Amino acid sequence: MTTHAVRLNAVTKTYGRGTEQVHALRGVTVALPRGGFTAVMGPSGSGKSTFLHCAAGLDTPTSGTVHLGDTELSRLDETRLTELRRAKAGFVFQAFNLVPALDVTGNVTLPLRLAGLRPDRDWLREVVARVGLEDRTGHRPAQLSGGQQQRVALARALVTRPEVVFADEPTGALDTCTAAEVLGLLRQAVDAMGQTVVMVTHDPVAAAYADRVLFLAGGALVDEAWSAGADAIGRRMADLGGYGHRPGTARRTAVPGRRESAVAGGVASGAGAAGC
Ligand SMILES: Nc1ncnc2c1ncn2[C@@H]1O[C@H](COP(=O)(O)OP(=O)(O)OP(=O)(O)O)[C@@H](O)[C@H]1O
Repeated sequence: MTTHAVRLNAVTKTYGRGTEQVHALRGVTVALPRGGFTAVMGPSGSGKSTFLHCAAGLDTPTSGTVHLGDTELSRLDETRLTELRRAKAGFVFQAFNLVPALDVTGNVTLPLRLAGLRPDRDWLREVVARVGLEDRTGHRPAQLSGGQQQRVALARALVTRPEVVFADEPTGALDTCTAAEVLGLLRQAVDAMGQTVVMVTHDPVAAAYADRVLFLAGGALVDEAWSAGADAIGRRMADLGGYGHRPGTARRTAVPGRRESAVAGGVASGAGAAGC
């Protein structure tokens, strides 16, 4: 069995034709080990979402190959691809994407029911407790705060024990402290549960929660950083033309010493350490 959760080999993605043609990805090769937390950064239009969508089997590369675990995605027809995504990928989006008519339990167990599987009650209880929602299971999304809704989305992503959780700007709609809580939970999913997480973000502070940051520019993978702090990530982004960087002011999301929040493990501990 491969030790990589995701592998992209020479992946290109071209949209449109002729003068309208856009090269969203230009020969991206990268392997993401199991149990790692990877952030994907780059200026607007650099190909971050396209990268995430191709890696997750939501979009098909123009050329090159993508493996999710041991399975090469281009070999699958649409039905098998949908089944594979349900089994092997969890998703967390900026806009939460919960079903308004379902309560917390209904939303969290939805991927299992769509796959025709019965929820394992102990695992469901554990996942809901890990995101701190054990006393909210009967609430509907409209009765929850944004941060709580994103925690439901995270539990929904984790409940199938996926190969990878793909997160696209998961803190983009959250305030600083709530964002820190959600990032602490993603970190905890990696450290305590061995989950693999791939997260697209514009925020250097959010990216600093990851073990590894991939930098895209013009559809190409141009750099990477390991265990980097927010200021170093912000400076690299500024070099790539992402945005201007003033040291210490790029912080939008509160960052508790990220290792402490991860090992302390609770929602409250992460927020507390950040002074939220
Ligand atoms: N469906 C599509 N049709 C045509 N062009 C597209 C499509 N999707 C993306 N693109 C183009 O591909 C390039 C990469 O887009 P992508 O959304 O991956 O970038 P991004 O880095 O996620 O951007 P942002 O940070 O602004 O969300 C952009 O030039 C975009 O306009």
